[in-house]
Amino acid sequence: MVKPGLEARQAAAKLLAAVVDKKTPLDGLLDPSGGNPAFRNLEPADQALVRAILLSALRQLPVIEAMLARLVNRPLPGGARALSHVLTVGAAQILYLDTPDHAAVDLAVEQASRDPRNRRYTALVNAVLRRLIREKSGLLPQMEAKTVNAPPWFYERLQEAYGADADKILAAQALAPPIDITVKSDPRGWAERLGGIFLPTGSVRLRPFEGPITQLPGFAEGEWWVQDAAASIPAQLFGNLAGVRVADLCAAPGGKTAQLVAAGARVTAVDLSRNRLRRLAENLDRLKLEAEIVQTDLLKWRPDEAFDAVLLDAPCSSTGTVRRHPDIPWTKSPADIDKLSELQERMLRHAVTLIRPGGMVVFSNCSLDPREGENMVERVLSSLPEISRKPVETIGLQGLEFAITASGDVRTHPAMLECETPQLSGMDGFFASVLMRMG
Ligand SMILES: C[S@@+](CC[C@H](N)C(=O)[O-])C[C@H]1O[C@@H](n2cnc3c(N)ncnc32)[C@H](O)[C@@H]1O
Repeated sequence: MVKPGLEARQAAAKLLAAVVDKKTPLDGLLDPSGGNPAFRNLEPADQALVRAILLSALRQLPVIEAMLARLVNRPLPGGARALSHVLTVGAAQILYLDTPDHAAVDLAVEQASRDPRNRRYTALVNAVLRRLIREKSGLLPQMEAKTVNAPPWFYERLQEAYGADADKILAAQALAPPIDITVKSDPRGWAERLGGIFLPTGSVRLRPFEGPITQLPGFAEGEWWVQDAAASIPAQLFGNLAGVRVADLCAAPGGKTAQLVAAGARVTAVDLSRNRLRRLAENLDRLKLEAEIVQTDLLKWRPDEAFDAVLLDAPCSSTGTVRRHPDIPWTKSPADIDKLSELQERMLRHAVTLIRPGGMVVFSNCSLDPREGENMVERVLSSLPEISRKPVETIGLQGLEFAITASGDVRTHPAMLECETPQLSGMDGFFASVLMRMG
């Protein structure tokens, strides 16, 4: 007979190993249909628990590891990764979740005793986690204060780009983000109706709510969609879109397509991924918005007629979304960033060929790394005399001037946009630049 809750802990340790040791993205592992069978085969309540354990463990991994290192009398034997994951899963519950302490310890001990790699360490697991329970209140603040809560490459890149703000960004990333929605119209009215906060991007920030988001007023009627406040900025940079022909080049799942259509543009939504385009079509359907949909590799796409405007929300390292995807610092690397930056440059060089003279391209992505944003755009601009930057003067409503850079691009990061509490503050890291073809 398997102890209730054991399979969830086993799945959590297994998936943690896949993320940290094999650099497998968490989203794929947790996919309801194509995800890892250890997760897929669990009951919904256990799946929710595994997700919560993994999000906490990955958000706080260096802090948890520092705590455990302090409590283990001798360093763990080299190569004892399986043991380390069992301890991390136990510690994440004891430190950050409301699992009863004794259940977290009992299940970690049981888990160790059933795994031939860990069987001989059951006494150690028991002793370390019990010590953690006794000492956590004194030790946690100490360790939080002196641990850099990210892998070294990630912190170095943040320091290089953001200086002293690097630490604020790490602190913001350790919190689960609030949910923002973009509404078709009347954001102030919807903020009131949903008890949310009206943001300067024109988005509504939801306060914590019970039950599924699909049950909130306005969802079924297609009045709004989930979109981080920062992600709503790029599509707003075109200005008046009534009747304008726009190609949305990396469109799926369609958050920005919906904004463009709702603003009155005639949109062609292009994406390489058939599955993601299916989601885009479903999303537009629910929102009662229409766009032409083209499934192709944008690098090979040569439409007959030039567009008035192009949005290129390019694939990127997504390092601006670590609040939601805390696996990213553990699964991505500087080499990935270099590769993505090259791809983005090729995409941008192609995108600017698709607009008419006087037309506009907005390039954006959710990376925090200037190699995928500021630096790449400078490189393209310096080699294409017919393309120039149109400096951004205002974003959305008043109150977002802090996000406009000296060169006139948009740069946001998770330590920006302070609201009532740290839990209700922050926004994704985004970069956006507006370029024009000379008329
Ligand atoms: C950051 S996501 C876009 C998010 C979308 N703009 C939104 O707001 O919902 C990047 C998209 O680029 C697409 N993509 C990647 N390479 C592509 C290519 N060569 N041609 C077209 N689309 C591509 C991916 O399938 C993915 O959907």
